[in-house]
Amino acid sequence: MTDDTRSQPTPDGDGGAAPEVVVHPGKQELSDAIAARLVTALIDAQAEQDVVQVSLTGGSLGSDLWASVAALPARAAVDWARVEFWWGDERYLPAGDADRNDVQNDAAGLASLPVDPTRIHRVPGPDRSESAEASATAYGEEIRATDAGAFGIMILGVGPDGHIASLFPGHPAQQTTDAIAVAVHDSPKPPPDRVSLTFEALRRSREVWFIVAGADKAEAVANGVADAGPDVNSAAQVKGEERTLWLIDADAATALPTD
Ligand SMILES: O=C1O[C@H](COP(=O)(O)O)[C@@H](O)[C@H](O)[C@H]1O
Repeated sequence: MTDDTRSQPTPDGDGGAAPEVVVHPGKQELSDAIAARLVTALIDAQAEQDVVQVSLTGGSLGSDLWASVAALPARAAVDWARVEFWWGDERYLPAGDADRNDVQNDAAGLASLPVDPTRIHRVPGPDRSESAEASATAYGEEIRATDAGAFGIMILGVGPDGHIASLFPGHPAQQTTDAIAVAVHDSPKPPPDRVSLTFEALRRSREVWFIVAGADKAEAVANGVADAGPDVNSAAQVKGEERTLWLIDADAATALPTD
């Protein structure tokens, strides 16, 4: 499954695990590899704990991976009723809107899995909340009420501009502290209104998996792995407590140092 492992985990001085980079030849191979890794991680985790907390991402690869999972025979070995699903961010749009991350994940294959509907935690849209602020508060309370401790696996797409979830480099929402989720307005990428987990919440993850494909994201990957500042790259601000994985395709790896 691993075609090219460019770094090994080492303790990171800033807290969190140092990045490991795994490169796959193309986007389809990457999607299939992420799916296989996820299914294996869930099977392993379920052998030791009751419910596994997984946070999902939007973006094309974030949805493609569910098509890969749905096509994987080993998916049957996962007890999907014991997986709790969250989203790292959501576009502030009504339930069912085709531009919502959860709708795109569902359409790609998530909805085909025998998941317990009460364990799918969708971010309220304008049909279920008065404002993005109210939605962020409600979503944060839902996370706190579940009292699940850290996320087991936090899956994050990365934009060409280095954003993760809906935290954009240099955007004031990046600076939110003492909160689990934040309302984001004036997002540089449409739609303008969103709800995102904060850096603090994203960091409370045992494993963080950045999933990235495409040459247009090569610089964002290089900056993320190289610990660039928050005005340049949001991904660099988040590491997993035990593991930080960059799962990328060859095009996204082109700006990384060759050593
Ligand atoms: O808007 C968003 O974009 C990012 C990345 O999307 P991509 O299509 O460039 O892969 C995604 O991770 C985030 O969840 C989403 O809301």
